[in-house]
Amino acid sequence: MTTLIEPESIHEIRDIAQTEQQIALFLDFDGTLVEIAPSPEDVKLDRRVAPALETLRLKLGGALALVSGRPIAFLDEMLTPYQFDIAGLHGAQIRMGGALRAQSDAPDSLHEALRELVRFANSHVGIIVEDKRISVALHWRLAPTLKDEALDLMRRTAAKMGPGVRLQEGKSVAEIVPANASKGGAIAWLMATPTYAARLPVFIGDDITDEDGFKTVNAMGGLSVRIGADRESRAMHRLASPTALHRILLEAAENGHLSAASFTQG
Ligand SMILES: O=P(O)(O)OC[C@H]1O[C@H](O[C@H]2O[C@H](CO)[C@@H](O)[C@H](O)[C@H]2O)[C@H](O)[C@@H](O)[C@@H]1O
Repeated sequence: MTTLIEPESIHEIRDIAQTEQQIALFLDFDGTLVEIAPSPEDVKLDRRVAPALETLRLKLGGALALVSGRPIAFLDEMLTPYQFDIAGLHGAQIRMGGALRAQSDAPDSLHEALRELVRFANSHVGIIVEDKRISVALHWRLAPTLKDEALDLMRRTAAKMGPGVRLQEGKSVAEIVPANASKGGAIAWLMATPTYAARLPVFIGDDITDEDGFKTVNAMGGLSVRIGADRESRAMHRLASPTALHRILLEAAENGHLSAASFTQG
């Protein structure tokens, strides 16, 4: 397993890893719990992971949430029969303790934008439009040479939609999301609730959208962990792959012990 630690963060990580404070665990989904796949519907979750997460959720007094760009309904399907706390659509939806606590409205001009994006996809092989009802993603993983054209279209579309939305770039994807939604905001919201408060936040993610979550947990004195070492990141620590993370989660579920140190050793 490759483990890279930025030199300036070593002390901080050592301090965090030695604390006995109970953690609140926040997990991204794509690229973190599952490997990146050619298209959004191709992802496969190792069947051991959902039961392990349920064991850990109970161990953490409920303080475990998924923080993802996916809709809650999709993640429920992937993790069935378990229902976790979830901040979906990059923070535009939050479900906690089995109840929907926050959900942004779909931007007014989303339908029109969607029509334009579908038109583009229909005339460009390999482009995928993912309609998430409150947000929309345009994927070019299967047509990498169309990246500039697709990104330009998304920039122009988002600009036309106005200040109610923002553009979220990711791995071979750009998404139009409600302007007030962010992963950092969702983590901060959850950390203000009794289940999560007073715990040390640990957030694990892999993509540009997760940088906002890393910033939030760093500011709270928590631990940020990035899956992959392919670019600069605010994350304090790195794990090589979803498989490396699975190993930690499965072992922790087995032995009943999970702390910040679990993610920084090995
Ligand atoms: O916040 P996440 O849970 O990481 O979700 C971010 C986006 O992930 C998905 O797209 C990415 O994964 C796909 C499947 O591996 C891949 O084909 C695509 O290229 C990636 O960008 C998902 O489709 C989006 O809705 C999420 O927002």
